[in-house]
Formats: sequence, structure tokens, C-alpha cells
Amino acid sequence: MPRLAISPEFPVELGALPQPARRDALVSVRRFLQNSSGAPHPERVRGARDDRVATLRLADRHRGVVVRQRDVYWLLTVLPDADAWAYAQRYRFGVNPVIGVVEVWDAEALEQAERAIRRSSAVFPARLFADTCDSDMAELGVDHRFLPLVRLISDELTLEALEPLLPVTQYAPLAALARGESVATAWRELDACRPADPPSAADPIDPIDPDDLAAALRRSPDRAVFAADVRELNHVLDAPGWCVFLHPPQRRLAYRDSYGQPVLVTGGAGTGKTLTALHRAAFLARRGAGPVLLVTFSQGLSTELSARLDVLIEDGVVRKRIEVGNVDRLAQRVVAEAEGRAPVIVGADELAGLWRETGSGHSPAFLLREWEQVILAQNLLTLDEYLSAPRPGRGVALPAEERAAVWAAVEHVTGRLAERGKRTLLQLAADASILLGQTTGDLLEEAAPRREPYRHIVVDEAQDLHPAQWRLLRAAVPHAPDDLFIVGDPHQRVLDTRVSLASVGIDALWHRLQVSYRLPGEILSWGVRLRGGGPADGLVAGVQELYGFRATRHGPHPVVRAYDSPEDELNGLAAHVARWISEGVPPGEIAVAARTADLVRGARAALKDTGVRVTTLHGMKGLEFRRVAVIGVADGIVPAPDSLTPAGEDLTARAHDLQRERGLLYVACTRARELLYVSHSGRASPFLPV
Ligand SMILES: Nc1ncnc2c1ncn2[C@@H]1O[C@H](COP(=O)(O)OP(=O)(O)OP(=O)(O)O)[C@@H](O)[C@H]1O
Repeated sequence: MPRLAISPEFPVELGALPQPARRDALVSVRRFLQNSSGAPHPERVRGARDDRVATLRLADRHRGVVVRQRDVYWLLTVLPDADAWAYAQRYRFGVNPVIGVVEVWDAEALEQAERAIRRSSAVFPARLFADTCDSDMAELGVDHRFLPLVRLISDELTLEALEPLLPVTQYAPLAALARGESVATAWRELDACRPADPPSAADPIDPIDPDDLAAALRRSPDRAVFAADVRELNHVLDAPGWCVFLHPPQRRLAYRDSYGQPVLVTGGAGTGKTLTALHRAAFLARRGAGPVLLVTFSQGLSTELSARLDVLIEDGVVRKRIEVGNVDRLAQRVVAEAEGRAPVIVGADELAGLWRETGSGHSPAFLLREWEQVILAQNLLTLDEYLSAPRPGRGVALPAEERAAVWAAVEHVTGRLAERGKRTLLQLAADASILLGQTTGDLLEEAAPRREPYRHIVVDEAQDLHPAQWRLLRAAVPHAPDDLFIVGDPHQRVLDTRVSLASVGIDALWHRLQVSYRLPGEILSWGVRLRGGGPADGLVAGVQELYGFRATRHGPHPVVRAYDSPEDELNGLAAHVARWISEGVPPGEIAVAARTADLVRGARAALKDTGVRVTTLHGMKGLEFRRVAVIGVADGIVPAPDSLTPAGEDLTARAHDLQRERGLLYVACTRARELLYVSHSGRASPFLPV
């Protein structure tokens, strides 16, 4: 019986075939797997650069391309006959001698490039890799057949031009050397291409045989998934690619056997943080050590994540072990269970009224911020604690007598809330963490009943959680291996909270994802300029840069359109969206976002009956679409003037507000997988890159 491995491209190419070719190809692949009668035979390809390559006739005028070694067949693609033969002749396949994963070479294009490089090397004597000796090259896994060409490369641009023709395992270490990095750094670039942790002395694996393609395929789950039977084959072919083929850094993080301490994964927009979190939750649930909570920002996002888990996890019993929700819901449940009834949350207007009653001389917004960002954030319980507490992020010094007045105001408000039986959401989180932190039963009894409701918590969109919410999460899971797996991006913060995990008692191991698989380079670099490219704080101690954040493909540049009036702008939007739909983009893959509710209403009216999603900038968080339009990106709208602290009141707070508004626009603009359209009428928002 043949052993069949499927590449990530195959299900995509199969899905793109017209019927009935698609149906016939599917039947042929099943027959091939089962070796049943009528199964296609491998046919050699004349002129193939790799003599292990063959084609399988899968449907009328359509062929699959396979690489064969012994009984293993790696099914790469399915194409019309002529294209399949051309594909089969073009590529060769190898094994990285250092990390043992498969390598795909665009051999035909490389031969052409080699001729050009030889010609230019006769003219330009410079050699980019003159300082790296052959043994270092071997240590970096540089292919011995490729090395003579590497030696002729004269500059970085030539190397960059070769990137699409080379396996990433060859390009990444060479690119690091070309940037002037050390051999050790270049080796780390290669190491990052491993889909699993390197073998340890305690757990050695078979040594790497560069001729053993089948073993290399088993080490390359991002390039090949083995299907043992028709059920597994159907899963690989039917499930979305993200369920089956994780990129190596994502897989390493999601499927590490165990972490001895909490883990934090940060990364730019579209680097696969949410996917990694979903796979980690699925992995932990399959292991079955106890209930898993997957926490995200909003109710809307948790519905989205729930639906994706349903797709990812086929086994209903495993799926049931994961609860998806947001922190507010968790807090509500814990408090409701303890108090026997649902807690009542105070409305924003009522709360502002209570602050006004205090007559403290500060605005309700100032008092609320002081309460949430200083007092609740640090869990300050007495005036003395408050008097001596630092006030990070607050630009106006508060002398002792003013602090006493603020404290009195807070006591007034909390007192009135208590009388009315109401709380804010942050108070609720604080109450819930206290309830979970209380010991129960006899303290002398060794096996006191545990209060933590979960064995594992996985957190998505972590950048916007408040310290009170972190304390609740910490209290909801016991200190044990694999307790907390946290993903987030401080550059996408849309709330005021800036908390380092260490400050809330979470000592996390920090990993980074750097490659955006969502964004084309053009949207990514425009977005980085919009975001300011500068560092952001939060989650880790100190700041994080966007440096190193990169894309894997190209696309159109973002379109920025200026209109004379808001009416023209809406007409322009309607015309663009109509064109996109006429180009065949499904309306569900288009989103329109704006800063204000008025603009959202206007856009909804202009796009009535199109089926396109229209939402606020906040509503775009965590989502993804093929095409995105962000409208009303004008001065006076973005940043929203009434969300900014007056400069006269607190300059630092104002600077933070501006960062938050910038982050919000950045989040909305980085939802586009394919095309981004931004418009304004009147003067452009000061955030837009020039
Ligand atoms: N392994 C993968 N297979 C297929 N697609 C992927 C993979 N990794 C990332 N992508 C693409 O990138 C997108 C981004 O993934 P994900 O939503 O997990 O990123 P993120 O880092 O959480 O993004 P953000 O922070 O911007 O919300 C996916 O929806 C998908 O289009």
C-alpha cells in the first residue's frame, strides 16, 4: 500500500478545479491511497530535474504531481496536464542537512539566475559571503550543490532576488549573514524553521540522512501531512489549511509537550497568534488533564473562536473540555455563584453622576481614570497604600492632600454603589478574584477542595486586559505546568491598560512571532508607518519594537482617497464596494469600518442590501477580511476629540490617548488580507502616513 503525504497546496489546487474534474480527482486520490482497482499509476516525467518526480492522472486532462521515494508518495499539486508536466520538470527536492526538513528548490529558475549571476560576477569582484568559510556554511545547512553559486553573489539585492527560488531554510540563514549578523544568529534563523523542538539528549531521533526524503517529510508537518486512511485524507482535504498546516514557529509553540511556567507569545498583526492559541487549547484539551478556558476580548470574538474550535476539533468529547468566553463573563459567573444572584453592573452615565456628586474639583473622567488605572490596577485598599503608591502613566502630580480628596471621592462612589447593589466590571473582576482566592474547608486538611475552576487558561488579545482581570485569571487556574498560555500584541492595544505580566504575578516565558501571513508587505509597511513603528509597552517589562515584523507576499499598495464632502466620500465607498463585489469578492469577505457611530450609520445606509459588514474601528478587533475600507479617517474624527484628555489636564494621559487612538486605526487597517482602502473628506487624519 502506498503511504500518502499531502502538501498544503494540494487541497487548495483541488478546490480550485472545475467540476467534474474536482470530483474525479478526489475519487482517484482515494483509489490511489487504497491501492484499489482503477487507481492511477505514477508516470515518469521526461526532462524532470528530480528523477523521483512523477505524475498521476487524476481526472480528464488533469494530473497530480508526486515525489516518490520507496512506498511514500508526496502529493504536491493537481493541475491541467501541460502545467503539471511543466511543474514536474521545474522543481527539485532535498533534505536540509542540519535540521532535516524537506526543501523545495525552483531549480529551473535557479539555473537561469545562475547564468546571470555568473556574468555579473565576472564584472563585480565583491563577494557577499567572502568572510564565511565553507565549514560555517555547512554548519548553517547551505546545500553543497548551491554553495558555488552562493560564493558568486556580490550583494544583498542579488540574494533577495533569489529568495522566491530558494527553500526558506537556505535563504533565512544567508539573509542573516548578508545583514552582517554572526554565524550564531544565522544559525538561530535556521533553527527557527524547525516545526518541533530539536531532539534532546534524553530523546534522540534518527540521524539526518539527506537522501531520506520520507523521513524528512515526517519532520516537516508544515509541508506534508500523512493520511493513513480515507477518513484522514478527507480531513486534510476538507479542513481549512490553518487547521492542518501550522507554520513551524506556530507549531513549535502550540504543540510543545509541556511548559513549566506561563507562556507569553507576542507578534504583529496576522502572525498567527490566535491560530496558535486555538491549537494550544485543542492540544491541552486532547491531553485531558482538566478543563480549559479560552479567554478573549469580547463576546463577539468568543463566538468567532468557538466556531473555529468546532472546525479544528472533530472529537465532541475533546471539544467539550474547552470553554470559550471573556473575562467579564467569568467574573459574573464566579460572583453570581457565590452570591446566589446575578450581579448588577452600573451604567456609565450613572457612574459619571456619582463622580460629579463628590465635588472633588476633578472631572469625572479624571477620577475614573485615577480609580481604574492607579487604585484598582494596584489593588490599593487603604488611603495609606494610595498615598505611597506610584502613579505610572499619570502626568499630573497629586500632592498628599489632593490624593486624600481623590480617595474620599472614591470611597463616596464605592459606598453609593454598594448601597445600590451595583458594581463596575473591574470591581466585579476584583471581587471574583477575591472569591476564588479564598481557601475553603479545613486549612489543616491537606486535600482542601480547590477553588480554581480551570486546569489551563489560554488568553487571546491579552494586551487589553486590566490588572484586576489578570488577577482573576491567575486565581482561576492553579500554579502548575501549562497553567497559562497568553497571546497578544501591545501595538494593537485599544484600551488604556498597560500592564506587565510580572507586575500581576505572572512570570511568563516570552516568545515572539514575526512573520505576518495575513498582510501583504505593502499593507504591513504602510501600517507600521501609521502605527508609528515606535515601541509599545505592556505585557513584558519595558517596551517592544515592531522591528523584524515582516510579510511573506506582495499585494497592492493601500489606496488613500480624499473627497470634497462626506456625501462624495460615501458615494466613493459605495462605488468601490460595488466594484469589489462585481469582481467576485463575496460580501462576507468585505468589511467597512469607521470611528464614529454616525459614520457607521451613514455607511450602512450607503451599502444597504450589499451584505457587507459595517462596524466601528473597535468592532474590527481580531477579525480578518479580504478587502477592508476604513472611512472618515479625517482630522477631527481620528483621533476622536472627545476621547482625548485635555492637554491642560494631563499631558501624559493625552499622549496615551493618542497612542490608543492610533492603535485603534492600526488594528482596523491590518484586518485586510488583500486590499486596503482608506478615505477621508476634508483634511486627512494626522495619523495617516504621508
Ligand atoms: N498556519 C497558517 N495556515 C494558514 N493561514 C495562516 C496560518 N498562519 C496564519 N495564517 C493567516 O494569517 C491570518 C492571521 O492569523 P491569526 O488571526 O491567528 O493572527 P493574529 O496574530 O492573531 O492576528 P491579529 O493580532 O492581527 O488579530 C489567518 O487568518 C490566516 O489568513
